[in-house]
Amino acid sequence: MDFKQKIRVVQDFPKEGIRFKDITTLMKDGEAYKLAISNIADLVTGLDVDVIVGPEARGFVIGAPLAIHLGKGFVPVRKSGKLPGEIVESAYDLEYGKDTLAIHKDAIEPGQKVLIADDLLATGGTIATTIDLIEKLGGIVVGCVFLIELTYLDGRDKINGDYPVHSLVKY
Ligand SMILES: O=P(O)(O)OC[C@H]1O[C@H](OP(=O)(O)OP(=O)(O)O)[C@H](O)[C@@H]1O
Ligand SMILES: Nc1ncnc2[nH]cnc12
Repeated sequence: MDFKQKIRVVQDFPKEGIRFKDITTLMKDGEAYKLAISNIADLVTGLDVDVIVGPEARGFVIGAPLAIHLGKGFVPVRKSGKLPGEIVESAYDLEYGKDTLAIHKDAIEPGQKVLIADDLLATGGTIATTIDLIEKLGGIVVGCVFLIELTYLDGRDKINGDYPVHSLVKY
């Protein structure tokens, strides 16, 4: 399937100069959504994973179905002020702004092998912060997987580990 045909590109959203990759047009098509999750799962075949972590909000719509597909648990990384338990948090920059991400302190056991899933890799701020939070808890990142990668923003350069980084659709 040509997933690019299913992803709507919106010029100048949410700011001038940004070409926003809107995945709602892919997700509303059940066949395309299911195939995207299955193809993302194929990208991480053979990886030894205990748990999937996904950052709010679009990381949930990729990470949670991927976790079910792989028979693994799912841990949310959320924006500031959303998680009710004890947290660790970290501020970061992204393509069109700034934000703070948090994770429950008891969400990951030291030594657990973590696969991070998100809809999109742009500047890499979100993924770098998510990696930082997981590592603060003693988790071991074993891979990162994205539906979309904006290769021209070089987000991969912010990922320093020697684990695999995969994306299904590249712009
Ligand atoms: O590589 P980066 O430059 O960090 O950008 C990528 C992130 O930006 C988007 O999330 P956003 O923060 O817009 O939040 P949302 O998922 O709640 O829409 C997207 O879902 C990624 O998580
Ligand atoms: N260009 C873009 N489209 C959709 N989500 C994004 N997150 C960061 N940059 C983005």
